[in-house]
Amino acid sequence: MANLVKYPQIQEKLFMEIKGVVRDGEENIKEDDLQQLPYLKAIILEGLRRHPPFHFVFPHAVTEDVVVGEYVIPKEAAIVINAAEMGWDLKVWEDPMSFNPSRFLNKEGETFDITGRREIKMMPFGVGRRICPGYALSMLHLEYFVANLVSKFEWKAVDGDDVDLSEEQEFTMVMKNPLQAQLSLRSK
Ligand code: HEM
Repeated sequence: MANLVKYPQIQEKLFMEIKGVVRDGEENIKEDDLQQLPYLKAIILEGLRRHPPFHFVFPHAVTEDVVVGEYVIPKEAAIVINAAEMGWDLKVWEDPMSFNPSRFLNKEGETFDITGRREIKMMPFGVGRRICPGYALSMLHLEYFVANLVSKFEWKAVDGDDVDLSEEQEFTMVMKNPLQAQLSLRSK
């Protein structure tokens, strides 16, 4: 939501997408409607890439020595993967520190595979056998809440506030300076 306040043009583009899908008189955006909102999904993915709630996945270990490229992973050593840095890798992502949801819209309409089964370019939920079992539920809730919050309210920065996206480590990463926004009800 902070990025949607910071970049009103992204919020407006999302609102237009929602308006094109939600039928007149429909009170809430429904789960079925979400399938028709690719820009919404792109915004959620870009949020998870740029600001993953967990910078590190849980420690993992191998049961026997394994060679990965030029590295030996010794048996039973605790390996902690910095998943956040993976999503900011200059070799993989263009201008990785900017918030640009359009990077997730591809011309073929293919959706990005968050589970990493095709390729691993970021891993906010981990990947493989120990992937977060709540990933699908989380994606659904994120899409559902953001869609409804933007469809009902216009979110604006408080006058003169540039929206500081600095992070701070608590149980998950959180905003160092919590978001302050002015909400106005959108006319029906
Ligand atoms: C945006 C929300 C969430 C994010 C970013 C997230 C992220 C993660 C990550 C990075 C891991 C570690 C994966 C690994 O070590 O390879 C994990 C594990 C786990 N998550 Fe989530 N999670 C989220 C929501 C949830 C929800 C809603 C649930 C439960 C309904 C959940 C349940 C779990 C459990 C049980 C594990 C441990 C899985 C295992 O070790 O086999 N998570 N999550």
